[in-house]
Amino acid sequence: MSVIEVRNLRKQYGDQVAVADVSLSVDEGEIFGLVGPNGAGKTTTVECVEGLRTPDSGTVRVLGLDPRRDRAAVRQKLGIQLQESQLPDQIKVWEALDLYSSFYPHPADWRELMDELGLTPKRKSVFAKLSGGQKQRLSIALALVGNPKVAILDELTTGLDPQARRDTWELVRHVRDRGVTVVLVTHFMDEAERLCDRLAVVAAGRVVAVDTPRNLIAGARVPGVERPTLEDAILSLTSARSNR
Ligand SMILES: Nc1ncnc2c1ncn2[C@@H]1O[C@H](COP(=O)(O)OP(=O)(O)OP(=O)(O)O)[C@@H](O)[C@H]1O
Repeated sequence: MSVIEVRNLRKQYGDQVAVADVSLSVDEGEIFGLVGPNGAGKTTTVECVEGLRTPDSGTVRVLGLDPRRDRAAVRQKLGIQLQESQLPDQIKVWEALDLYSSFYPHPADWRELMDELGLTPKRKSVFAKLSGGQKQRLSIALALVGNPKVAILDELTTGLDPQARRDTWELVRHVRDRGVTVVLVTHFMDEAERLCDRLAVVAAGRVVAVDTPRNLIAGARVPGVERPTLEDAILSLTSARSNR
């Protein structure tokens, strides 16, 4: 069953076409990655799925609901990784988790999440005093605290140290194993390859390929490269189409 359906999505900012024509469907219980160059339209696509932006045309459905029209219902079922500037400087880690969990009818145990993300020693620290990686981990915890059916994680492990990245992958796998569908936007090829069941390769506002990392690598034809990596495969799919 597909949990997210995007059909012929188009979104422009003034003259800038951010998303030209994106169609994709995300199955229940998978970890689905969006990859592609800067400016390809990945974040705009997920913002339309989250209901934060109104498409110019096309349709978006999340669990059969329209994220703009059925905003309240979608919000209960969707966990979104926030950009850091959306939290007040003086809020403490535990207060943010406690507050966000109060927005949902069946929240996760925020103390457990705080622990899983290694934030317990920082529970009384204010947001402004957290390191970049700690802020990032808090944003992941806040995306998961409502016990969502679908979690959308934009730049999941940006700014995390190698151990924290691996711990975060493990956490995302656990979340998926609990039945949550995960969509993530990433520039890290190791993350895309090890964590994602399927990838949509986006370039210049269009999906140029959707497949498992393994099949993308197997299908890559790169002149002069005998054993292409996922990065080679994606670069060869996107090189002529950058939006930057
Ligand atoms: N609020 C905005 N106003 C105007 N243009 C925007 C806005 N947001 C994004 N864009 C433009 O739309 C295009 C797609 O941007 P988007 O952020 O969706 O790409 P992305 O694939 O997420 O890129 P990145 O990998 O760099 O995060 C870019 O050319 C960007 O400059």
